[in-house]
Amino acid sequence: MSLLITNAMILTMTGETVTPIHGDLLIEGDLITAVGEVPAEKKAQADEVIDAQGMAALPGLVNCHNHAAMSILRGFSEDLRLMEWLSQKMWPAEARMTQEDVYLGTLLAAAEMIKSGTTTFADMYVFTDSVAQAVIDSGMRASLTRGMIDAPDGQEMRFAEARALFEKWNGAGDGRISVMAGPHGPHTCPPAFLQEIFKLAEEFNAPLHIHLAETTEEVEIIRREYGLTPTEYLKEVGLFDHHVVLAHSVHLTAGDIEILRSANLRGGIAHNPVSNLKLGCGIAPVTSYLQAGLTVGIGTDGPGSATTLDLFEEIKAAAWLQKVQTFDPTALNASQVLHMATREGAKVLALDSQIGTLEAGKKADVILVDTHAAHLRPHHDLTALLAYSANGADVHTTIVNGEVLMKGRKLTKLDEQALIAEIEERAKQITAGI
Ligand SMILES: N[C@@H](CCSC[C@H]1O[C@@H](n2cnc3c(=O)[nH]cnc32)[C@H](O)[C@@H]1O)C(=O)O
Ligand SMILES: [Zn+2]
Repeated sequence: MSLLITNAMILTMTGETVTPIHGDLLIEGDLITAVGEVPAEKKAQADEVIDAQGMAALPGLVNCHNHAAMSILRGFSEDLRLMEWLSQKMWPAEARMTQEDVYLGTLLAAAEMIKSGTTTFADMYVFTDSVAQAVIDSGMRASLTRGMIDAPDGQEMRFAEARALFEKWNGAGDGRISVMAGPHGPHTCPPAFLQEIFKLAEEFNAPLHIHLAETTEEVEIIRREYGLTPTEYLKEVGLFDHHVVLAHSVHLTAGDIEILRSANLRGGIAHNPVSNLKLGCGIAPVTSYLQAGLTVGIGTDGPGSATTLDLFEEIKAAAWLQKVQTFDPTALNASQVLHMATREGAKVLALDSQIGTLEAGKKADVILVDTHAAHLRPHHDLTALLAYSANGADVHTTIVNGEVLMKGRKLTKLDEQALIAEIEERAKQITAGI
């Protein structure tokens, strides 16, 4: 199967800055095989053609941190502190969730992500067979973890599920699924427990994905327990010898940043600006991370804390936060923030050899953003329009691994309305009385 996209304004996201080019893009099978100029005979042979006149073609957006199935809990509990929100609301509700709920919740999130231009997401959750099955059925690409906390109800089940995720699903869906080890966070994972998880990661030669320094409460808990910052604690136990995704990283000191810099950190930070804003967590010093040479991608966090999975909202929030934090409107410019949502995110997830840019040889994860609407005119600066004026609903077409998952805003694989009807029913039962 070959798919030709013609007349697009193409943002390859390959350079230092973004320079849109006008031209065509060819997809053959699951790969991009030509960008800009497509040979005439290949054009003539294309099985399917999409006329992208007035549309921008970008690499599919990469969501570096999610708990997708929590879409079933969206809006259930609002305006609480993180620790209270988790322990009194989310965890009791999650205890009632079944495999089927996690499957449906992840599919609902997938529908939302596909419709807003996200093609890859990194997830941390439970019932990971169901998460993986939803990834397969949705057509998306994902980096999955079984979230691990050291709870009194024992660790065997958790390790068994994490191991099964690696054995059953790593590389599944024609390589669309990759698996990481997922220690939940410094305050939920004591040293011996973390070291067991490192062994699992080493056994499968896999990266890790963890929450880090999300709140001042977490920093205080780790200081009381170990006399260290969360970053110092994770260094002591040896986390930074691995490729690691550090979600949040809001409260890092200059010393913490130096730890990550001098560790030549593989992986990087998953910045979740909207979740941090909404939960009142603080502003992650992204500008300092970039100055230290760290790689920073963008995530949403779960739909419980972020409220939507629209990465275009996160792109804006990320830029605004750095500008206001540094009192400098030149901080985190449009080109930088779009790179964070694409190429840099792919690096954070160790997927940059496959995705993150539009280049021949990369997997065909491509989105078309329709720029005909009033809020995306005139075209003085397409990069700035996409970063600062566009939103998820402007995405016209979403392609993953060469397969069209949405065209003209219609999902091709998922029945959005049927899904919504099922979810409404279950959501009421899960949350009743909590
Ligand atoms: N609770 C699971 C393990 C963790 S999975 C991932 C967890 O992250 C939780 N979570 C969601 N949003 C956040 C956040 O913003 N910070 C920290 N944890 C979160 C979510 O409630 C979920 O329980 C167990 O019993 O084994
Ligand atoms: Zn999270």
